[in-house]
Amino acid sequence: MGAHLMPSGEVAPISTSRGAGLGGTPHLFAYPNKDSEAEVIQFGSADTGAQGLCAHVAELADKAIKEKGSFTLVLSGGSLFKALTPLVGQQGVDFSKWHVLFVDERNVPHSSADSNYKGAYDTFLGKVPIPKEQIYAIAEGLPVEAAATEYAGQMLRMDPIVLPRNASGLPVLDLILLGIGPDGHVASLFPNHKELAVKDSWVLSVNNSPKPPPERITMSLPVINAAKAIDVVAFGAGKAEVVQRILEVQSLPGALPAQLVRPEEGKLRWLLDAESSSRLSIMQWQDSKAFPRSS
Ligand SMILES: O=C1O[C@H](COP(=O)(O)O)[C@@H](O)[C@H](O)[C@H]1O
Repeated sequence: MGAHLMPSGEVAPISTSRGAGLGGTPHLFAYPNKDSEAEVIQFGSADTGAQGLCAHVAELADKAIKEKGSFTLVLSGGSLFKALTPLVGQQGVDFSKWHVLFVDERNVPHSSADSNYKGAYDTFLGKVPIPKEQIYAIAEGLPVEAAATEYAGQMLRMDPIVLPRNASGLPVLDLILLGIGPDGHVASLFPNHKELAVKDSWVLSVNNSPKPPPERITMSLPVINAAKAIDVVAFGAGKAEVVQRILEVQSLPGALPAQLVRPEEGKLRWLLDAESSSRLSIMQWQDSKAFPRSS
């Protein structure tokens, strides 16, 4: 592993403006065809990663609230929620201005253990003072196609100052937090599934998810890539193989949904810990023109 990885539990000093304030060690990653780049930030452990993630969320929230009076945060499901717990009790965060959406959701009741809303509520949303009407949950009890249309309707009805549109008419969300599955899926966009190619809808229905439950809704790739900022969050040994496949094994570029996350105008960051980055050869990125440098 590269020398830049800090020992477990330690937060590395930041030596450039990149990643400043987050802790962790920032590296610049350029995709091989050089059409975009990402900042990859390595943390010593999942705990310091969670602290860094929450510091970043709070920083972007503050910036958005100063600029437009509100902050739109978009959540994934699964293991991400645990990493958001440091936000609970965080001082100096104006949660009253936050609007929280879900990049994907399972078509199940809110009380179901499979519900991303429930996972987020139990770990974080229910413990911070975000007004209930500013949490945009999936409607319960609808056929999945109708649930997707209804969710797009919720987004369309949002105040355009809170959720502005870009020149293509797409919503510009302030920050999307994406988890990744072991197959490289993000949101509920799965490898080789037709939803990956959809360009004309904001929210799609999925009725054959390879990961249960089968019925889901998901934001489309164009909506994801229109965001101002995207943090891909992958902590733990279980993510090491897929992280390496996405960032370094480029034999089939674009084959994995996570490789198609390339914000048009926004900033892309990968937040990794010692375990999830353990298969990366980051030192080689510094030596290679394709992978320009780290700080
Ligand atoms: O099904 C889903 O899986 C991914 C990854 O979840 P994880 O528990 O392996 O971290 C998640 O990002 C997505 O939102 C979710 O619905």
